[in-house]
Amino acid sequence: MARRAASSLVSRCLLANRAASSAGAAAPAVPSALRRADGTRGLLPGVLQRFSTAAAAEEPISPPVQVNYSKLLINGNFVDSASGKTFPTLDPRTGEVIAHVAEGDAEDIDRAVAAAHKAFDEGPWPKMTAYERSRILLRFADLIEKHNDEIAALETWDNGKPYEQAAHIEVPMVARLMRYYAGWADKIHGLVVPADGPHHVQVLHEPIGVAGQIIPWNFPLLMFAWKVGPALACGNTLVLKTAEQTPLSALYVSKLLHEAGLPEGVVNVVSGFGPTAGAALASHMDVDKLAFTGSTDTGKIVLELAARSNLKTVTLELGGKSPFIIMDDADVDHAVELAHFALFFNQGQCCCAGSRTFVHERIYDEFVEKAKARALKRVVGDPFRKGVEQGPQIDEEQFNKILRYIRYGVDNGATLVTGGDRLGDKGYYIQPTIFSDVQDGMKIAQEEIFGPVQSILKFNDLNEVIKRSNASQYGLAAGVFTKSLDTANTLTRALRVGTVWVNCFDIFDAGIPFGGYKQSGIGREKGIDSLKNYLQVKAVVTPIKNAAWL
Ligand SMILES: NC(=O)c1ccc[n+]([C@@H]2O[C@H](COP(=O)([O-])OP(=O)(O)OC[C@H]3O[C@@H](n4cnc5c(N)ncnc54)[C@H](O)[C@@H]3O)[C@@H](O)[C@H]2O)c1
Repeated sequence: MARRAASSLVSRCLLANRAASSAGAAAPAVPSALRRADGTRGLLPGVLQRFSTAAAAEEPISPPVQVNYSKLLINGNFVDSASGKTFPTLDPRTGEVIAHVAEGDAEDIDRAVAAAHKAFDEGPWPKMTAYERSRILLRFADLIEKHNDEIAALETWDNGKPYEQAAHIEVPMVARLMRYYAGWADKIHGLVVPADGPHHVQVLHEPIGVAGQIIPWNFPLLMFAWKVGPALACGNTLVLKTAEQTPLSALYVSKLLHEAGLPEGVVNVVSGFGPTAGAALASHMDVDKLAFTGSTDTGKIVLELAARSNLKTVTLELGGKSPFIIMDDADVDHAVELAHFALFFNQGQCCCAGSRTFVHERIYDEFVEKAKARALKRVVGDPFRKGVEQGPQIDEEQFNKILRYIRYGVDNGATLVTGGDRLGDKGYYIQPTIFSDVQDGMKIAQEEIFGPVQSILKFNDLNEVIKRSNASQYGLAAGVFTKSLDTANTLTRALRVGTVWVNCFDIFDAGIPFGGYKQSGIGREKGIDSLKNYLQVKAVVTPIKNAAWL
């Protein structure tokens, strides 16, 4: 059942989208400075009917949850930061303060790493059987399910993502991931290998020790699960640094993890900023492994910090500029819906977003028209409101960055088909935006926008689109939309990316490995591959006297 829940992410979102599309709503009058393809400026009255109203015109809905945990979690206790400092975490709907959160820095990272070390060296955790560890993860999954709605509300409040998405897709997926890793805990074992001589050779798979984990804000809980699940299944202890924009949900679920029976010191959570807490973790001499998810630029920084300190092993999940390729045999309506989902899901804040929509020239004009109609129907508004498909962007910095990219698109000569402006006058809502006639060399086709901005590019030949798709510093994911098995097979092998979704997108089952080629990262998370990130391999060689066989 959980598997169905996870694998049907796309279809559920598509259904939700369709239902929401028909809801319609009036929208605020926001003048746009940008000129669109149809020669209009700003939002026409007709357009107002279709963008949602909730963004600007209504009071924000009160979140059905309270913030109970805002301190650092070190050695099983919620504690103030050593400096006593706090920082505000903000509601993206309004920019107002949700809570003041303890701000960890290097001294707190030291305390957390010391606790994790003690738990690894002396605590009950490494002495527990794998089955006992597995049962803690299973109990944790049950508690996640029990508290599904509060956790989802906290995630929506802090991040701005639609509550329905958090409650029906992401939080259940966290429980699913925990059960997946619970299943692995007692199936991780080494090998006995034959040697050239009278030797008994064992290959042991051991936990690495203390893992340092740094996560971003776009999927705070899922990133928690992708990192904490395999580290615990393999018997490690850890220090997790959350993103400064979204510290709340990890603290909440870590409390549940202790309720499930996790010994103190095994999981430590430090809220704080990248250049202070994050850098201290990446460069810590007593951290044995670093797992990082975030931008490619920061990935390079932490890799260097790891190398310059104790050469800890590093896995990186970084940015992307994923092609979504629509061949001329595609059902255009279906392709439009899937391409829309591939880009706009989670306010466009997905590392693997299908942010270069390549459309075959034979169906290009029809596709652009229909993509515009679909974007105009997108319901943008308070993420706590039922039927809302798109909430606000995470913060002012990202909001301004996206508007800058929209400006680049216009200045570079792409055609603004729809959108192009903020929505409302408070919070960080942005109109679903589409550019057509996008050329490969444009900034909007090269760089990660991380927002609700779809770039449509025209192509006419399979080899051409392969070449253009691969002409990117990134190699995270791709979507392929075709009825031809031969075309799909050619594309899936030719594309230099870590995931290819054929006639689907954003399918994220626990067992499917995820990660990037090129500057999209190093290593894989989820699936069996993720276990290797958290295991050391030790060869033990013992002479055998009077061996019955070799
Ligand atoms: N490949 C993936 O699986 C995946 C998943 C989600 C997000 N991402 C990527 O993450 C990016 C968006 O997230 P972001 O804006 O939070 O990225 P970011 O790199 O700014 O921040 C990510 C994390 O790194 C920390 N950090 C920042 N500077 C640091 C430093 N000097 N030393 C140590 N830590 C530091 C931040 O505090 C945060 O916790 C996008 O590029 C997106 O593609 C990738």
